[in-house]
Amino acid sequence: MHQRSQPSYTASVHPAIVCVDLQTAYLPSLRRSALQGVTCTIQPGEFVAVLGLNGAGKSTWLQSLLGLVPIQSGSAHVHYTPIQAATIPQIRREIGILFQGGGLVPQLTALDNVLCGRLGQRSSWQTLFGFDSRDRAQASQLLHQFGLRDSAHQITRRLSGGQRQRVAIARLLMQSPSILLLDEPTAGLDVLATRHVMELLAQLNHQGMTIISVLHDLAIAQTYARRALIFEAGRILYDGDCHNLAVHFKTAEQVER
Ligand SMILES: Nc1ncnc2c1ncn2[C@@H]1O[C@H](COP(=O)(O)OP(=O)(O)OP(=O)(O)O)[C@@H](O)[C@H]1O
Repeated sequence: MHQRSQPSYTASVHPAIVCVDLQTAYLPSLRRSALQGVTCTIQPGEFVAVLGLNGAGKSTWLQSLLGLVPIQSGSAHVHYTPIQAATIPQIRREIGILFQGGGLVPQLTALDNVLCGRLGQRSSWQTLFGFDSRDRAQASQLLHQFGLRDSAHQITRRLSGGQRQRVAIARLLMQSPSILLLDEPTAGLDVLATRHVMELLAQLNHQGMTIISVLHDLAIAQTYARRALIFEAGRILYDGDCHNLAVHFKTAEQVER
């Protein structure tokens, strides 16, 4: 008997993310949409660098995957689930996002910031008297694993930029996501701190985490990611391996001009 063919996103491996012709609202200031037809499939366990000039639509794309930017047309699925109002709470449990700047509470300790990652999974009465010992043990364990055991009780404001980014990543892991989206996780970090953060992401990726990170440094993208998406004016101009990124990036610059 003839079987109906399955949509492409059900092929062999179960994809983490599928976007088909994704478009956001028209912006009069841009005289176009911020996203103008983004199509791509990300498989579980991939490490993808998202590249492009300022204003190319990278952050808008990441935010659209969490329902933070309304999708006007096209579709986006996370592990088969379509991104729409009713599914957003479920999708936000699957995806951890690190916004530009990290978004930590500066006056809280590193440990308390990491514990904040649990807030979405606990009711307010459950956290009224503090987090339970299992949550605290997991947060401490993550800080230990990320080389921050001695900084657990430090006020976050007093930590270095690289330490703060590692705390922010530990906080994301408290929600047990399967996909991490990171918007410029190494912005403002020196060479050593950049390496610490990127190696931490590589380690998580080796453990099976899907990593999608906006990066501005092509050499870093080439070192850590296996695939690159180069955005230009709300579209993906290049989707492929990380060889010759400078050449592909130059093409994006020429299109921009
Ligand atoms: N809420 C908004 N209202 C109006 N314009 C917006 C809004 N959000 C984004 N834009 C515009 O959409 C375009 C894409 O922005 P986006 O922040 O996604 O770019 P980006 O590639 O992440 O840039 P950067 O590298 O500077 O972070 C920009 O021109 C931006 O000004």
